[in-house]
Amino acid sequence: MKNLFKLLAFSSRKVKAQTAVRRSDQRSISTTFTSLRKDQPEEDVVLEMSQQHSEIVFVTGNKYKLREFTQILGEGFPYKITHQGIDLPEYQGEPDEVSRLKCKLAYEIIKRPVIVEDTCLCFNALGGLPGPYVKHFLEKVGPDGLFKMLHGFDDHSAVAIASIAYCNGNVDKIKIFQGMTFGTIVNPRGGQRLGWNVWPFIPDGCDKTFAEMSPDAKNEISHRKRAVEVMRKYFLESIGHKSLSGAC
Ligand SMILES: O=c1nc[nH]c2c1ncn2[C@H]1C[C@H](O)[C@@H](COP(=O)(O)OP(=O)(O)OP(=O)(O)O)O1
Ligand SMILES: [Mg+2]
Repeated sequence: MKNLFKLLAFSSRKVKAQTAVRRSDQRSISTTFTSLRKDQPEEDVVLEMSQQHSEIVFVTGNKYKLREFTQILGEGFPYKITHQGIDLPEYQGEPDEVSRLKCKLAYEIIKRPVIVEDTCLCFNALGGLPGPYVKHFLEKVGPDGLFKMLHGFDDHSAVAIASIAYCNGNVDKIKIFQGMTFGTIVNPRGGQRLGWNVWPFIPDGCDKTFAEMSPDAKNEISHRKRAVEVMRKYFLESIGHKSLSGAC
């Protein structure tokens, strides 16, 4: 109950902020470093890692999430991304805190640089719920039940949040990269692609749910795309700085 109050407190803060903006197959993606920027700020965390490691392990128990993440990342990311399929606990808390807790545990298990991602679907009429608990809600009531939860509310607006967390060894310095996509909760449509993309959610400016879009179209506008781009910028800028340091 205490945690629920904590969530609700978070949710109302989040909604206020939003009105202002709104397992176990091992896989690896070989990537090639393509761009260096020499005018970027120092990022100690990445520098430490890049001197010791060339690999980051993406920890997720969801193969669809892994596939989408790797499609978005594409070529040109400066580190090799490998995968460990571990079903991390579904923690309670604010989106970034949930992601941070997942990342801390993933690092304690893997003991190498790790990335995790936690995904939320927040209904504004419900003060941000189901938020990080969307997985449980989907399992219990399905996409149709999610839609019906808004029966009686005029406001069907929602925001999808992807929170990527990265740890290179210091669990007190976990980096968070967040991406949001605003949209509307609708009657479910577009089928259910093997349990993925079942959210009854249409992004703003679109007339299709994620289920009705091609993977490429979704990856242009999704919360995950936006979070990955924040993450990519961080690593490229950090390596750009390393390149400059190394040249001197
Ligand atoms: O882009 C998406 N489009 C539609 N549905 C999505 C998306 N991204 C996550 N989802 C679903 C999967 C899970 O039911 C819940 C998030 O829960 P979340 O804990 O982040 O994922 P998960 O437990 O499946 O995998 P993980 O091992 O990485 O925690 O929303
Ligand atoms: Mg999960």
